[in-house]
Amino acid sequence: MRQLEVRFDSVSFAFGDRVVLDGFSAVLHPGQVGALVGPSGSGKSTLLNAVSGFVAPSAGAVSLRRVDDGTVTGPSPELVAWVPQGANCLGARSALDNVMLGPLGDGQPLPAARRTAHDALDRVGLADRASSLARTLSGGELQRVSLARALASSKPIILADEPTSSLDAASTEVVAALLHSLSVDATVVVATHDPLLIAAASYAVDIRRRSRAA
Ligand SMILES: Nc1ncnc2c1ncn2[C@@H]1O[C@H](COP(=O)(O)OP(=O)(O)OP(=O)(O)O)[C@@H](O)[C@H]1O
Repeated sequence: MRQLEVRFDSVSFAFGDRVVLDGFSAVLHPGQVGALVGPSGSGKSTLLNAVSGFVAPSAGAVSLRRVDDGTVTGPSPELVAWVPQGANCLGARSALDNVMLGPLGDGQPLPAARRTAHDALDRVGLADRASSLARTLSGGELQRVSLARALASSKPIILADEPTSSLDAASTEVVAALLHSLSVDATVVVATHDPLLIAAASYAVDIRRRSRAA
């Protein structure tokens, strides 16, 4: 698996007459869980979107550097798996179906996608709930389904936006441990306010409120 280092070099983002993250620089490391930390509206989700290539900086650059050979590329949704806020599962489909969306989206044929999804559910401790409808799972279990989907999609970058916002301390610990296990093969980045998740991260990047009128 290619390991990618994510670099923000003096990035700024202009939204109308507002500039967010004015000249922000940081490096996010493969093999670790990085936490983007900052107050509401400081730009955490904007940075995740920029890593996916969904939003481009108005100044500065976002780049991905392969650790093995130093090749540098730009952001791309092809390289990223998302763990969205609130898990975002299809309630009327099984846990397995929800996880299969990851490998199917990557172009795996159905039988292979099913095997990959089973393995991922096993890894997050939900093998016995594979056929349960997502709407019957708890918030913590749904978040684990969402993590399994990211795991099953085998992307080198995993982005999680507030993955523990609705979870209790015990479920947060489970999610933090799973994020660390995912980081063995990926660059894992979480945007979070959660002190427990920040404490469990390998490192934290503090995004102070640095916006100005354009
Ligand atoms: N597409 C957009 N159009 C206009 N403004 C935007 C857009 N995306 C982000 N912003 C603005 O940029 C700022 C940063 O937003 P962002 O969602 O990145 O913050 P955040 O740190 O993730 O906040 P929260 O913790 O509340 O989720 C906000 O003021 C937001 O309104």
